[in-house]
Amino acid sequence: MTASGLEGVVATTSSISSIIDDTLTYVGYNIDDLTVHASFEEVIYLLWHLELPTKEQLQELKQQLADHMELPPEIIESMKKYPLDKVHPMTVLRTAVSSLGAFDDEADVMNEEANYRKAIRLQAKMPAIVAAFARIRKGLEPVAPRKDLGFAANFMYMIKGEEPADIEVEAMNKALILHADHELNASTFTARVCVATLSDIYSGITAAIGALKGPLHGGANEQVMKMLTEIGSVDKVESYVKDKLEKKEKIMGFGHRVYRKGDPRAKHLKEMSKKLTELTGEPEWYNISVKVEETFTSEKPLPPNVDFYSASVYHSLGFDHDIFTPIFAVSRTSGWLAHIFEQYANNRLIRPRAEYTGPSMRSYIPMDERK
Ligand SMILES: CC(=O)SCCNC(=O)CCNC(=O)[C@H](O)C(C)(C)COP(=O)(O)OP(=O)(O)OC[C@H]1O[C@@H](n2cnc3c(N)ncnc32)[C@H](O)[C@@H]1OP(=O)(O)O
Ligand SMILES: O=C([O-])CC(=O)C(=O)O
Repeated sequence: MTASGLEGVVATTSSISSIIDDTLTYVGYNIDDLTVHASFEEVIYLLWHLELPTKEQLQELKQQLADHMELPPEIIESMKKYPLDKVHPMTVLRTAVSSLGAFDDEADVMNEEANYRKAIRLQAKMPAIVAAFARIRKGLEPVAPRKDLGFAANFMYMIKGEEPADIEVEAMNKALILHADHELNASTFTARVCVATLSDIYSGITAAIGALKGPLHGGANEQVMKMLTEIGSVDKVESYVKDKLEKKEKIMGFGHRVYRKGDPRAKHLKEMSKKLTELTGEPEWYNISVKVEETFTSEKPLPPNVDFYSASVYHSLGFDHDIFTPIFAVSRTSGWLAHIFEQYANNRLIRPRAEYTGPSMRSYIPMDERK
């Protein structure tokens, strides 16, 4: 018996994150606690070392990340050559990460220490890539990272060129934590399949970015904002949603392969969306979202997932809509890398079987006898 979309198939063991009874934990810590108390750097440490850091360990990681954010100039120059008005930032991110491997002397050195050093460099450079391209396509020069800022603040600083307000840093930090890892989601599985051939870290993360890009996965957050923009006002929600459902189209940001009662990350993002949209004087984005949720869930019992309220959160933080998914990728890199370490540590090639449904054995037909 095949499982459509591998639904319900347990494909590996993992000690990184768990989804049990609709509760999400990172290495045993409930994300509800981590979101309130931790920094994103603490979560990176937790995912990579399977323990929370001491003060000194956290300081060391922060320092290492700050030291490696700068991009090779060749990567920046190559970004300037893309068709800037057309190319999607996820395409740029995927290509830039692959190119980074070409500038890393240790790219193909396969031992634990070298892999950890590469992980630091890659995690540090991800926000710099997203930020550099966000500026380059507007005709602006990339902004160099600042060593005195934490990860979330530096990311926003490099995008906007000005230091973000505390409340923005707090929101960004929470969003990065909430997106950091999620058991064996499609992009993480992709990363693990890739490195299980004993391919390198850059290949694994490049493959994962490709999988995250799709609108059924990380790409949904950009689609949610497109939908909210198309709807435009609360009074148009009901007819929009009902029309989509009549046409059997999906409403982005709802449904999930694993969660049944609801995605535990959504409530945090919903709360942040309310707060931030009020602060920016654009409460309509929250109000439209809530109305979409009410209308959709009264038709179908599918609660919002992580992508639904993150859209209005990122919009309120002033990000272009097509960098929502790259922001997700910056966060999820921490989880991808944790899973890559776990895969290398106990590796076996991932190679399932397919049940063949094509024609049975046939005789070869010479070219001039074919119709
Ligand atoms: C970070 C993340 O990746 S979170 C997920 C982000 N993706 C989205 O938000 C896209 C919208 N959601 C979806 O497409 C799906 O719910 C997925 C991809 C997340 C999960 O997919 P699956 O587990 O394969 O469920 P599947 O797509 O088979 O849907 C099951 C049923 O629910 C319906 N359904 C699921 N999600 C939605 C939705 N968002 N809108 C309308 N109907 C939906 C399907 O049409 C299907 O109905 P049917 O049985 O009558 O044909
Ligand atoms: O787990 C999944 O299938 C998708 C998801 O929510 C995530 O990757 O965060």
